[in-house]
Amino acid sequence: MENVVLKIENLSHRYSVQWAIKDINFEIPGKGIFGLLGSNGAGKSTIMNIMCGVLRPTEGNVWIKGISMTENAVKAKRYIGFLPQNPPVQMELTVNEYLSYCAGLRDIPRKEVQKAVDKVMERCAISHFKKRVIRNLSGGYRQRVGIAQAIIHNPDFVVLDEPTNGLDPNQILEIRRLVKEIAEERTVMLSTHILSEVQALCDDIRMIEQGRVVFAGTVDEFDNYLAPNSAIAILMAMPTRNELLKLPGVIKVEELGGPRYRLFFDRSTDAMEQIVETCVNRGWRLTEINIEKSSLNEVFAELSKK
Ligand SMILES: Nc1ncnc2c1ncn2[C@@H]1O[C@H](COP(=O)(O)OP(=O)(O)OP(=O)(O)O)[C@@H](O)[C@H]1O
Repeated sequence: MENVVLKIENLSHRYSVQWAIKDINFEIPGKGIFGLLGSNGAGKSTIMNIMCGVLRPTEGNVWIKGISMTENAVKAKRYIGFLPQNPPVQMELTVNEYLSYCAGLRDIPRKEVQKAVDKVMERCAISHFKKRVIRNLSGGYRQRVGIAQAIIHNPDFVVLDEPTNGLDPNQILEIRRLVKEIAEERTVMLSTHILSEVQALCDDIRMIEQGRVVFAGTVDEFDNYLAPNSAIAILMAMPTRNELLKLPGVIKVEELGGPRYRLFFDRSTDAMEQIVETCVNRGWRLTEINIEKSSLNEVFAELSKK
């Protein structure tokens, strides 16, 4: 089990009466970027706070590289770096002072602190701001400092709770690039409610809704989760809308101009084959038909209803 970076078993938590998360189970076997996806209030931060030993679960257990977070938190935490949703930066300290303080908290021997700080500042491209007070940094650079404190002790596993939240588009791209670089050397888990973030960064996803896992798999599997339910057809004979509505399984027709039509069909049937066959039989001169894939947003919306 030491090779398994993270194992979560039967994890449940309630802050008061209602369960915030219920019976969560999953494992992260090795390197890569893992996404914890879910809408606001789904339970992502609760899971991450428990994983990182900031919150004690009501039920269940978490192991980091085989070490139980509930029984041996100090040892388990050595393998983890955590950027919580509100980065724990000290606004009045300079970047160098703050990271030196974090290095101390992480038990880095005093004479090695400056070397570790210099290395992590270089890694996160903040060396030129080492003497700048954190309050005077932009949101993107403050986030870099937050990421720097999470990796200063060179952990195997880095947990980032909504790392691009509140950043402008350029800062988002820069932080994503940094996250990718960090993941070259270690396992990264990040939470987000932004689908494009998952697509841009993650290899594997767990989607949480109302405290439960509603999807586990790769981004491609997520993308293919819903069977297609529309196709664009080019019918040179230009049949009428009413004629097309009589096609087997077709429930809606959009006329896109000239011979182009969007046909919506019932997901539960294998309507496509029958549509093609009928179009050909009726002599509508079907020259092209392309199935439209469901967008990630549709998948997200569908899974959120689960
Ligand atoms: N300290 C707390 N006390 C009481 N309830 C809480 C507390 N923290 C979170 N909750 C509740 O637990 C549920 C899960 O919240 P959590 O913050 O884990 O979700 P999230 O997916 O991280 O959402 P967001 O993206 O909005 O941060 C929500 O219903 C939330 O209101």
